[in-house]
Amino acid sequence: EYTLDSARECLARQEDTIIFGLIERGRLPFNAPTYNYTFLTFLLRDSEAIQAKAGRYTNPEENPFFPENLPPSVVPHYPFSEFLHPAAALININKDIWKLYFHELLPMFVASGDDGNYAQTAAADLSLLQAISRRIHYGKFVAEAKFRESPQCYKPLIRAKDREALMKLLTSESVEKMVVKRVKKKAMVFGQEVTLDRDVKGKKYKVDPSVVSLLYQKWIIPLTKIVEVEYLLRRLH
Ligand SMILES: O=C(O)C(=O)C[C@]1(C(=O)O)C=C[C@@H](O)C=C1
Repeated sequence: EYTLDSARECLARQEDTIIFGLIERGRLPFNAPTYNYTFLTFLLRDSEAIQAKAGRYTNPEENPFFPENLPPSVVPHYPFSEFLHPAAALININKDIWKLYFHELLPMFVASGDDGNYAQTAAADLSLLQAISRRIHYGKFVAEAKFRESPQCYKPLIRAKDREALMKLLTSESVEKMVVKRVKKKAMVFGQEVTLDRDVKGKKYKVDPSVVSLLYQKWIIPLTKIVEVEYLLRRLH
């Protein structure tokens, strides 16, 4: 059901969600009171708890930011694909994603200021964080597809626990370059002002296309690759 091609298509599709998430969060100013630790964690933890009850985390593509004490799902069991090795469930790098998001990413694309919309700000942060997290943890599926395509190449490196060699084997620089170019182009297309006039005035994008390509180049792709390596290291257990 999953192949490397279908996994890559899914990664491309997720770019749309991330770019629109950036546009939505970028509409709002920084809104510093949102980042009072107690307020933010209460809002995000409780939002996740509600979504957990509604079954969000029974889907192996989803990884919570606050996995401790999440309530069980109350919706009917759905037989999600068992494509991944069970050890995939042990991999969750959301703590790193959280830090990166608040300390590095937000200041890069959000204007200073306060308009009082703290709940809307936190909601925009949560859905963007979830989109970024889903993309990065999708590395598990990409890694599994790669492993199934050539187990004979991966097995000896996994047995030797050779992270560096695994990283090298799973890397395709040409694909990475293409992804970075594509997200920049998408940011230009999705972020333009659409009017009924023939010529679109000015060239001001809703999210800076170079912030999007930098986000992918510096964080999203490298973290996806870390998830891939972590997954592969557990693949033979
Ligand atoms: O498409 C792949 O092969 C992936 O592993 C995904 C990805 C990415 O994060 O976009 C990561 C590593 C590769 O070097 C290329 C691209």
